[in-house]
Amino acid sequence: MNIIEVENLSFKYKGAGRYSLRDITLSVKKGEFIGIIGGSGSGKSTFCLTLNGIIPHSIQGTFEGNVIVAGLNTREHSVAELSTKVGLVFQNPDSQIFNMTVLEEVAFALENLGVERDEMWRRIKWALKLVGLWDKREEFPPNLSGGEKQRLAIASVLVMKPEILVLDEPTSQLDPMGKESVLNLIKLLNKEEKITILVVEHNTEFLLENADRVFVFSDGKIILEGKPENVFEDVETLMKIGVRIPARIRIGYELKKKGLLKRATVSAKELKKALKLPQT
Ligand SMILES: Nc1ncnc2c1ncn2[C@@H]1O[C@H](COP(=O)(O)OP(=O)(O)OP(=O)(O)O)[C@@H](O)[C@H]1O
Repeated sequence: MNIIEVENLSFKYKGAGRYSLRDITLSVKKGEFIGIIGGSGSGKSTFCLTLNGIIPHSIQGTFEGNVIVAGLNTREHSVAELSTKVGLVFQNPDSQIFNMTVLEEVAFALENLGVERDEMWRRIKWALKLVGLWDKREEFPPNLSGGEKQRLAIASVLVMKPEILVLDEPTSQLDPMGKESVLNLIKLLNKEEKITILVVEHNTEFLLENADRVFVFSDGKIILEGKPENVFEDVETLMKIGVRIPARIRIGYELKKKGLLKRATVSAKELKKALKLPQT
């Protein structure tokens, strides 16, 4: 079953000279893990904003085509309603945190939703335990580490019980440990909680290992799409648009150019064989 259907989507910000999204058509199956990559200014963030209706409801411009999430056409439903289906997480957790304690922060998201008290508690406990912050529930959010703040921002959208989570560069402002904790959480949410994930992420190694499919944006269009091992095989196109090539693929690509490998995207084992390194 397709949980996201995008049909001929184009968008131009009000006053902008050119379209930021140009004729995008795609679908995502329930439970899929999608990685989104592309050069700077290629439309990745704009695309994310169309998935819970911020575009076209809160940001003005010329909107063409249709975005249908969990059966709802975003044109016909409010951002509040769509937020119970699609949770959106941005790169800077500080911009999403306003309350005095971790617990209040997560509860805040539910306050206007009319969820009954027992259910509210169940959801808060579930979300905070899942992101590993239950023991820090009385903390003042600004005192948390970067990774903890981002996990709190994720918990604040999880309490809405979204079927889809869209994360726009969620690790770009975190230190290595914070990055790892957030990436591990994203994997867990997909594998254990069966949440459909779309993540804009520069860590292409992570996407190569974990994504079911990758969408590559360039100049408002999707120019490549498919399984990571097929998308990353097109090293030259990706380099041209400024995408970081995973280290293993960079080596594979050099060996392929020398005729030592048929594909750049081979396993670490095949790579060692081609380099005549011992298999450990
Ligand atoms: N509010 C806005 N008003 C006008 N143009 C905008 C606005 N936001 C983004 N754009 C333009 O839309 C295009 C796509 O931007 P977008 O932020 O979606 O790209 P991106 O791939 O997410 O880039 P980055 O990786 O640098 O965040 C760019 O040309 C950008 O200048």
